[in-house]
Amino acid sequence: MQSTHPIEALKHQLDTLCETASKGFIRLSTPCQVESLMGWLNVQSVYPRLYWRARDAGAIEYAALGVVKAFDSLGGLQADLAALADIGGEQPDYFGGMAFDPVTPGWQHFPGCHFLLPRIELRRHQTGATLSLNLRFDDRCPEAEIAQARACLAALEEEQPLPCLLPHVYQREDRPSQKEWAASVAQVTNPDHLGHTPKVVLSRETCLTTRETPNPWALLARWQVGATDCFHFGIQLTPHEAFIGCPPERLYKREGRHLMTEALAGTTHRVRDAQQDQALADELLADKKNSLENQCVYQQLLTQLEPHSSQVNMGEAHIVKLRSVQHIRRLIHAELHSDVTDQQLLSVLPPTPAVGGVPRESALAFIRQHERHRRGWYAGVFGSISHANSDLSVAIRCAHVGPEAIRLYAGAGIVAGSQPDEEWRELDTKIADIMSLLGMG
Ligand SMILES: C=C(O[C@H]1C=CC=C(C(=O)O)[C@@H]1O)C(=O)O
Ligand SMILES: [Mg+2]
Repeated sequence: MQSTHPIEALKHQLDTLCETASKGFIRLSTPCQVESLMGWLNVQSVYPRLYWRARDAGAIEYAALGVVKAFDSLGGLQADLAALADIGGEQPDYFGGMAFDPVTPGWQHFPGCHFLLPRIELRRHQTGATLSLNLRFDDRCPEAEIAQARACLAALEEEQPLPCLLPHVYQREDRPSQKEWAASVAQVTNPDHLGHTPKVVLSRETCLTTRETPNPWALLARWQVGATDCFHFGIQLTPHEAFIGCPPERLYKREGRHLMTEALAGTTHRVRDAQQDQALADELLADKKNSLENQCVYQQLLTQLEPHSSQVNMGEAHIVKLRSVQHIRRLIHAELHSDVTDQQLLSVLPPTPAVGGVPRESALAFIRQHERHRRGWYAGVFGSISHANSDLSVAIRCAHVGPEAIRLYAGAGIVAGSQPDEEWRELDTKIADIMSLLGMG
């Protein structure tokens, strides 16, 4: 016997729901079969289209479509979380992100802050996949809400294989150029500057121009295969541009009142030979300049968490090995005070000195004054927020895919002892994975 088609199953649930139209948030769900969540996303005509998978082994994979409600401010999001929690019952997940500098976000079509409660969610967990339809009855006309949900279901397309990544010819332009970079590094490492601003994370935009850019979902699907121990995200707010990435860094994860964060900073490359690779890792851990980069991050995190939490604990420095780079990491755990919200955490923690600097304001002032490219959502925040749990990445190792250009972003923490050429090479190792996927490795 053939089981009911998932879309039919959801339509049927929606029909029966009409009679008993409920209050608050409702999630209708049905099991389904899916090969590739990105293959499914790529054929849909509904926007926004969003993909999210957290870093932990066995993390749920999410593909989300359309909007039940969207928020361009953390205050609005927090108020909505609180309103639904007061009503009770099942609580939704909100997905989205924030720019590096939310006051001047810098990219057209990307607000300073944007989180959304999607209309449709496709999730894959360890035991299978679920298709869900989200509805709200607390702040809107039930008939209109049901009609919109029905229209969105009717627009759903069947999954199709992702297109192949075809080779393209790209023209590369780095902003800043290596010469301009060296001048900025010299300014930041000038003893007078270091005296008041010990760390500034400078960044580079690598613009790859071509006649037609590759499909962003096909690119992300390939990228994520080599990016184990990383978060994976993609968002298309509008049809002709996408922001995708595989960041290794967690801003924070909150499970109830328990908070996990980390200092990930300090970098070296990787080599094939296991012994030499280990020697590089040992050198990295012992290196003064790289340790200082990491220290700036954890000291600021500890200071910022102090007024909001108790039992703040930090683990030992250790090495995280990724495909092309290795980093120093320290994990931090804390118990949040009972009234601390995601809104507060997101107002206090980013940008961490892994992407900004110390002290924050003077590092940001240097970046605003000297960087000519716009960071937009690079080095911002991307992830999921719900009443019970939140998990947010620092949006590095990412690409903006437009119709005629891919823009890759990389930054490096500049501290005492930073050498311009070494830091420039560090930028190249940080974009090595995506460059090799584009045939530019
Ligand atoms: C800012 C980036 O990396 C940060 C995270 C890890 C290591 C870093 C470093 O060693 O400089 C950076 O602080 C980036 O990849 O764009
Ligand atoms: Mg570094």
